[in-house]
Amino acid sequence: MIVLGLTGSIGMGKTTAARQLACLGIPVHDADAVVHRLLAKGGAAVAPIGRAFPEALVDRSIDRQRLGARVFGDDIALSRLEAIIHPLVRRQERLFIERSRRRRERLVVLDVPLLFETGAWRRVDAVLVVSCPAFLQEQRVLARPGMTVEKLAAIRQRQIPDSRKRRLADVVIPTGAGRRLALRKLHIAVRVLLEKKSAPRRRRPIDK
Ligand SMILES: CC(C)(COP(=O)(O)OP(=O)(O)OC[C@H]1O[C@@H](n2cnc3c(N)ncnc32)[C@H](O)[C@@H]1O)[C@@H](O)C(=O)NCCC(=O)NCCS
Ligand SMILES: Nc1ncnc2c1ncn2[C@@H]1O[C@H](COP(=O)(O)OP(=O)(O)OP(=O)(O)O)[C@@H](O)[C@H]1O
Repeated sequence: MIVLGLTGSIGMGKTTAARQLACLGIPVHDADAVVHRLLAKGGAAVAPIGRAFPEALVDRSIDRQRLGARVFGDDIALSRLEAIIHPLVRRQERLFIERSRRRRERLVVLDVPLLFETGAWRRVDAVLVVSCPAFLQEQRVLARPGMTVEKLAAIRQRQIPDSRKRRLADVVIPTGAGRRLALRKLHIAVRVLLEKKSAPRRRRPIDK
C-alpha cells in the first residue's frame, strides 16, 4: 500500500485537494477533522486542554477561536497545545493505516497540515504539496472570519515556507489556476503512483 502525504501552507488548498482525491475514490485521513473531533464535546482532548487553557473551555467543549487567539503568537502556549494534540492525532492516523491495510487498499492519503514540521513526512512514501502564489493565499485566508494580518503572520512563522515545501515535495499541485487544473494534476499524480510497481521511498532527511 502506498501512503501519500498531502500538505501545504495555510490557505493553499489542502482541504479542496483532499476532497478531490476522495472523489477519485482514494481513502483520505484528515488530521484537521480529527483535531475538530478531539476538541468538540466528548472529545478526548477537551479535559487536558481545558486544564491547560481554561479560558478556551466553553460548555464542555473547546472554543477554537478563543484557543487560536490564545496560542497563535505565543510559541510556548502553542507547543503546549501541540504536545497534547499531536499524539492523539497520530494514534488516529495509525488506526486509519491499519484499517486500510486490512482492506487491501492500494493507495491512501494522509492530509496533514504540518507534515514536514511534525516529522509525519517520515511515515509516508511520497508527498504532494498544494501551492499557489502568496498574494492569493493571503486573499483566501484574510477573507475568513476572525483572521487578521497579525494572526496570519504568526501562523506562517510556525510553518516552513511554501518555497521549501515545494522543494521537498515529490509532486506540487498548483491551486492558483482553478479547480479543474488541480484535479487534472491530482489525477495524473495518482495514476503515476499506482503504475509504480513498489511504493517510492522517501529519501531526504529534513533539517528544519
Ligand atoms: C488552535 C486551533 C484550535 C485554532 O482553530 P481554528 O479553527 O481557529 O483554525 P484552524 O485549525 O483552521 O487553523 C488555521 C490554520 O492554522 C494553521 N495551524 C493550525 N495549527 C497549527 C500549528 N500547531 N502550527 C502551525 N500552524 C498551525 C494551519 O495551517 C491551519 O490551516 C487549532 O488550529 C488547533 O487545535 N491547532 C493545534 C493542533 C494542530 O497542530 N493542528 C494542525 C495539524 S494536526
Ligand atoms: N484549485 C483551486 N482552485 C480555486 N480555488 C481553490 C482551489 N483550491 C482551493 N481553493 C480555494 O482556496 C480557499 C482555501 O482552500 P482550502 O480551504 O482547501 O485551503 P486549506 O489549505 O485547507 O486551508 P487551511 O490550511 O487553512 O485549512 C478556499 O476558498 C477554496 O475554495
